[in-house]
Amino acid sequence: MPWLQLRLAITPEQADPMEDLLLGLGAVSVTFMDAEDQPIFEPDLGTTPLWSHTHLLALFEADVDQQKLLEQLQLIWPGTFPEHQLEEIADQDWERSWMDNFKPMRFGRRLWIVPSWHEAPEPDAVNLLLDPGLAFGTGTHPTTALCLEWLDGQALKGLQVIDFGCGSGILAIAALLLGAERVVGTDIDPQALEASRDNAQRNQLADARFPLYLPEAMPDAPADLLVANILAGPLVSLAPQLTSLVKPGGRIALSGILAEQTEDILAAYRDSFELDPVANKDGWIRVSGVRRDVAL
Ligand SMILES: C[S@@+](CC[C@H](N)C(=O)[O-])C[C@H]1O[C@@H](n2cnc3c(N)ncnc32)[C@H](O)[C@@H]1O
Repeated sequence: MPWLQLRLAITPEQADPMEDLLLGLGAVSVTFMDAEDQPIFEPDLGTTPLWSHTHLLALFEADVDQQKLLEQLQLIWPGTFPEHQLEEIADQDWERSWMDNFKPMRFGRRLWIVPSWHEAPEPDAVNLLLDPGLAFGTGTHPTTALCLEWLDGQALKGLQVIDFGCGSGILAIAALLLGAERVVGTDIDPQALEASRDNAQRNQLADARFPLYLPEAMPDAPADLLVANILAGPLVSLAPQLTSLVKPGGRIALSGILAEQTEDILAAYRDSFELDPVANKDGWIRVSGVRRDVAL
């Protein structure tokens, strides 16, 4: 049987009310995806963080009155109705099809990201069990991949780490499983902190090894290593704070940066860090380096 699929780009805060609304109007399933590397709409890359949106897929039986459905949604939804697409699709097991697209992935030499509903392909590898929920960070986005590959190449044993913009907790948990002693995680999104906590438990990590804070409540103690996968704009404006959160001789990795924004980031960090060559993946970059003892 064919189905009618409604795709919406929503903010994380809209997820729960929108899900209730769609189920109330007869959707047979509602699923969420990261707003990953293939946005369905064309966001303004200069200003719109891709990960401030979640993709929602709602499935209706094909004989639903499309016109009426949209009218009802637009009538009930408070404010401007999110951008959307309606398309007819062939039959398949939709819940599973979404999950099947998120497969175990290896980063660097040792690290696997394993969706929590999958078997670990290499039981002896470092296996990070993950269910991103509504938070950003599955490993499929090039910026997350760049950070995971960098972490895999670091000697992390016994280190104190900060994950600034932790999302699903993927980078922090990777650092812990690769040997870091403790990671302080922070995110402006309370749902990300929740997802990070859930994923830490999924990987049997004690809360004390991964304390989580909203940015305003975060301790200002510097760490041996800091990762921040947020946008170029915040990375530039937060440069003094992020620099002060890295001990002299400590390491930093920054991503969430489009290739054309490279120079802005280098300019903001090169006085305080001895920078490595920039790494590039699919138009996104990673900047990393070691904090100088004294700024130039
Ligand atoms: C691209 S996601 C990265 C998630 C995860 N660390 C990863 O690498 O996949 C960016 C995260 O940073 C958070 N964020 C954005 N701006 C922030 C800020 N100024 N302070 C703290 N977190 C921020 C967002 O809420 C989001 O969860």
